[in-house]
Amino acid sequence: MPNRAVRIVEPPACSIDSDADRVAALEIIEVSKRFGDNSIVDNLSLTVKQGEFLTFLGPSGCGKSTTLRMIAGFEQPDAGSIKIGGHVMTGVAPYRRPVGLVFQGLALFPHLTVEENIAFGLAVKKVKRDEIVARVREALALVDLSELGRRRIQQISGGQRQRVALARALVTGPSVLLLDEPFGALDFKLRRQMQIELKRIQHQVGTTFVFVTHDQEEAMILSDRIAVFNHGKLEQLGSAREVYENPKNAFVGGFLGDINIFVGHVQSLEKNGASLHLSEVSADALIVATPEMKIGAEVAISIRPENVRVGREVWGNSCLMVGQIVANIYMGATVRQSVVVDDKVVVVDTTARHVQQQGLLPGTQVKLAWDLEDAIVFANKEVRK
Ligand SMILES: Nc1ncnc2c1ncn2[C@@H]1O[C@H](COP(=O)(O)OP(=O)(O)OP(=O)(O)O)[C@@H](O)[C@H]1O
Repeated sequence: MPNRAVRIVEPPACSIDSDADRVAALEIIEVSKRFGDNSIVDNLSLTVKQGEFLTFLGPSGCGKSTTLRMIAGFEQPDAGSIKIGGHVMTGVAPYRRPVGLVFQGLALFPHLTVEENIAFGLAVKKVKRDEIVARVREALALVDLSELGRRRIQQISGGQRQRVALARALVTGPSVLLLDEPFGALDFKLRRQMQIELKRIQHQVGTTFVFVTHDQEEAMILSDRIAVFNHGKLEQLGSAREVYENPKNAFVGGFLGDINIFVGHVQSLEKNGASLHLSEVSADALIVATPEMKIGAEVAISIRPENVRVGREVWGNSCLMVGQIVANIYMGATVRQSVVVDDKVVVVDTTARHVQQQGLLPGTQVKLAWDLEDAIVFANKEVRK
């Protein structure tokens, strides 16, 4: 019986909350990295569970790839350690680490066939010929390329090359697959297709995937959890829903979608709520009070554009303000509206039907409102980050 490198498991494989006793697939423990005077990764700690799809998300230059390269062993941490499957990787050469790699450049051998590319790592490891044939066949089926094994790399499309790179990385049976912006060069439609394919393949093999991207939508589509990075620090770690609905600060809120931020002062505190005066827009807003909130304190709140109601008359249990529509951008089902309130531009996403029914064209005086539970409260110092 050959040692099956491409493990097939029943989907959904990722019962990540029920396996708390299992050894973590990957642990990054207080890792720091500098290049010259620049701190690139700053005291980073995180744990990736077995079978999890975790994404590093953040703007260009925030240290995502450097972290991935440290996991792969191409860079060494200045401080801290990395464990894979419970084993400390310090001093372990890249080729001895139980990881697979897929990069944007793919680095396929153009003069070899699809099969030969996939078989390459197994041949280097001196796996027996029969077993190589069986494992390559299995890997080709996994990525849906069974018919194209004999083609050369130049004779297949960009999306098919992505599949070959995936098959090649998975065929050796890595504990963790590291993917650094693999779809960066693909057009939008193919990118979407590959994202769906990648999710299917990950469910099927059950391997732990660590994926790097700066595209928030891609992160939300693919990930069990997202690690949001900024300036080499982990800002927040959670499911797409957690980080979108409860961002820890304005950076995270603004990186995953758009937000409107209003700064105000607490004018009264009641049992369950606080009243804020938002001087920029001459309006008051009710918010959920936190225990440390004091009268007079400066607080910032953030509201997603889709949570602001707009109309000639609107209702909301938290805030009401008056403004003028200055621009409408048609996005298909929704219209992104810019509404000026005093000197501030508030961004609102409205259904195209509502805009049409109410005649909410640029120049129209409107009211804006939202509900208490839609206002995310930040300590103000975090807004100015
Ligand atoms: N070998 C190196 N020597 C010096 N500086 C480096 C080196 N590698 C990366 N850097 C710098 O470290 C910072 C973080 O780079 P990194 O590639 O980790 O960022 P990233 O978050 O992956 O960004 P991107 O999405 O653009 O790839 C950048 O400012 C980069 O220029």
